[in-house]
Amino acid sequence: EETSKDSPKDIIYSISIRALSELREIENSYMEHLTNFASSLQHKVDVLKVFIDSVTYESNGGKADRIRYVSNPLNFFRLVRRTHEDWSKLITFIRDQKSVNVHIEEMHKLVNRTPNSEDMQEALLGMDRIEHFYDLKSSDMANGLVSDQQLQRAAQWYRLALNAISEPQNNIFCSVDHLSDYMKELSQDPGLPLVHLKAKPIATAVERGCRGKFPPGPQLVCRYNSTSTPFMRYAPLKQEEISRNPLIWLYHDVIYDSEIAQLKNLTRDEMIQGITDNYTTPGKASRLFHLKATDDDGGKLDKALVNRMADISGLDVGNTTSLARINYGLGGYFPEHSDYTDLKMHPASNLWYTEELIEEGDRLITFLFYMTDVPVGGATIFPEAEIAIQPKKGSALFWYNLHNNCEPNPLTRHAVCPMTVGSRWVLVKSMLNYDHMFKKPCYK
Ligand SMILES: O=C(O)CCC(=O)C(=O)O
Ligand SMILES: [Fe+2]
Repeated sequence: EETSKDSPKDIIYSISIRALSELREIENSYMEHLTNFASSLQHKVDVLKVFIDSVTYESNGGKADRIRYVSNPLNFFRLVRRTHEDWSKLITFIRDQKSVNVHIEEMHKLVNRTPNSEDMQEALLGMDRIEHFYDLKSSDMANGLVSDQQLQRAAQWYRLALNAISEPQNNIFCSVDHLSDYMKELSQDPGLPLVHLKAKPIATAVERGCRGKFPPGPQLVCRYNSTSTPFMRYAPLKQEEISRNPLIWLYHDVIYDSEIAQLKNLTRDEMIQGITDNYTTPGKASRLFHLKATDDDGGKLDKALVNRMADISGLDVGNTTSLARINYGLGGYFPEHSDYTDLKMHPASNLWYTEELIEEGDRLITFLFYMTDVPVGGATIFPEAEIAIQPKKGSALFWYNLHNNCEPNPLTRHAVCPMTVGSRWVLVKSMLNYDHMFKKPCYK
């Protein structure tokens, strides 16, 4: 994917949980100022009330009443003091807005950091994606990977989000035949099923995978690998062969909680927006997630992780330690793509990494470390190979993108299912071909 550095003004919050948590922080701050603003106003009102209560006055008092009032020496003195001193002081007090203006200004600053309309659009599309990917309206909800209850909740957010906008400005309404009926439905009890939607198109392979409808794979044995490299002999790893073609392995407990905590310790500012590129996912570029990529001079932890990948795979990982840490948002997904670029097919490609690929060979291997559990949604899907992997904290997936003869293997095309609950963090590294020319084991 391509990346771009976004300025604070055009942050898209919806595409990562990290950014959304920043938005929540902004809201907390706004609420604090609003609360203080309200209590400052309340204080003013309280002071005015005390003054008002201290003055007994008759709204319809006649001339005789007024004379009676000022004939009392105490009243006479109070009247003079009030009108001479208190009135102008009160006006000064009322006019002095410093204590409330501070809060208004702060709230103004926060308004500049709120989501723009594209972000709102992104959030709605995310909700729409959750609904159609998981086929939320159907009663025969996939039971395996997809939990009915949690997805129902997602559908309710979706309805609430749609309900919040009165005017349909969104292309997601294109699927709606009876718009006004549909809008009416939106205001009803979220427990009622929605009926005014067009007949659903036939599910794509990715959608079927995301709904847990891929056939179960062969019962492959999970075993400890203590042979592939010297490292494995003293630190055997639980490994699972997921598939032979494409060759995919899953390893368990390969990244420690302390390492994960360190890797996820990023502010939104340190992360950039990941965007689809025209090569792997043709069409309009879409925003995917927020990521932090570290390059060659990655720190100690990066080096340790890359060495671990070398130990796991038995491959020379080269000198580069470039790693990407990725955080997805709700409804966020990664459309089907390949990690290889297939330069033969796209010789004129002007992607920034083309030169590297020509020199170093295409992306041979992808390593994917899961840094969070994702119990529902958010699976990594290989639609052509009909494989779905549910992220499990500490696990790593490892696959070959190329055949032995270095030709791209289209069965490795993959996607990430829309996120429905929680925060999804992964660590990704691709390894280029030429680094491994002499070490790559023959697997055919
Ligand atoms: O997040 C995932 O499961 C896959 C990420 C991916 O496909 C990529 O970064 O190329
Ligand atoms: Fe990928």
